Amino acid sequence: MAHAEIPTPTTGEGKEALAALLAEPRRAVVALDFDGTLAPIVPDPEQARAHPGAVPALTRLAPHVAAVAVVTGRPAGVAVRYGGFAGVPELEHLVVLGHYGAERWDAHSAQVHSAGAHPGVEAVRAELPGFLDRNGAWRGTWIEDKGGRAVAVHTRRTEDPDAAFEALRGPLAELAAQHDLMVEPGRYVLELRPPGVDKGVALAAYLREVGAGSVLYGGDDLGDLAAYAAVRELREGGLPGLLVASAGTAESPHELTSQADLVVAGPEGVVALLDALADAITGS
Ligand SMILES: O=P(O)(O)OC[C@H]1O[C@H](O[C@H]2O[C@H](CO)[C@@H](O)[C@H](O)[C@H]2O)[C@H](O)[C@@H](O)[C@@H]1O
Repeated sequence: MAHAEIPTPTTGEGKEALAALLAEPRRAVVALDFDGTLAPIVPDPEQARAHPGAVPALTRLAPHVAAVAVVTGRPAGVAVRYGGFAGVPELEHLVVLGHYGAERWDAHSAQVHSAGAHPGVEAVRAELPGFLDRNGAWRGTWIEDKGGRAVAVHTRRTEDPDAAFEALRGPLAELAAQHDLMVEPGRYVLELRPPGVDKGVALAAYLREVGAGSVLYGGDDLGDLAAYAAVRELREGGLPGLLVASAGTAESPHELTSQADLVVAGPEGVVALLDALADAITGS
């Protein structure tokens, strides 16, 4: 059977990083966002599931690289469930860094370690329904209860998701500030969460922990920019890093795609890339 071709990165740094990954895969870390990268975007966040090819592709790749990690805004346990990541023999070293790094799930222990609930989040959860009514939230605006570490307000299912999103940006920023929280904007979602950790901090710490010799990071949204920045900084220090954007729709943020070394067509493209890497590494 013919090998799938690995798409060529468009930047020099990306080409170097891909070469480094392929030259020494056992030193490479593959880190991927969940929603929009491993899982197709769907209207109802509770219905999001990993692309059917995601776990098979990761299981092909994982035994040949230093580590595979999922870095997500989701609570770690939710990403594990929606991803189907638990109890997969070849993924026994998988790590899921959830809540933008405030939580961690390790496949070998199947335990989640969390920074614990934040009082500001608890207060906002209670206040939010009335707050949205008073601030003219569009019909269809939906609150995602993410436990004690974040609460998310989604506008995708309103009649005009962009207008509904913009109308809530300012009011939610004020509400967040009153409770010592920050607003993390995403694809038709505004999340209120504690500051102090982001995907960049989480990824950099994990790469140090495993002694990465190179990294591939794939993401699709604004929350991934911190991880991109961390990889760029590590590149300056000599660690080869390949920045992949899962994109291809009008809502893919330009801030992200313009910084990527390689843009692929959504989760389908991410899975094809992982499969092509596995083919190249294993020679299969
Ligand atoms: O860091 P991620 O893994 O990308 O998670 C970010 C947020 O993703 C989810 O929302 C997004 O996906 C939904 C399902 O496809 C979609 O309906 C929504 O419009 C997107 O913003 C999730 O609901 C959030 O909790 C995550 O933090």
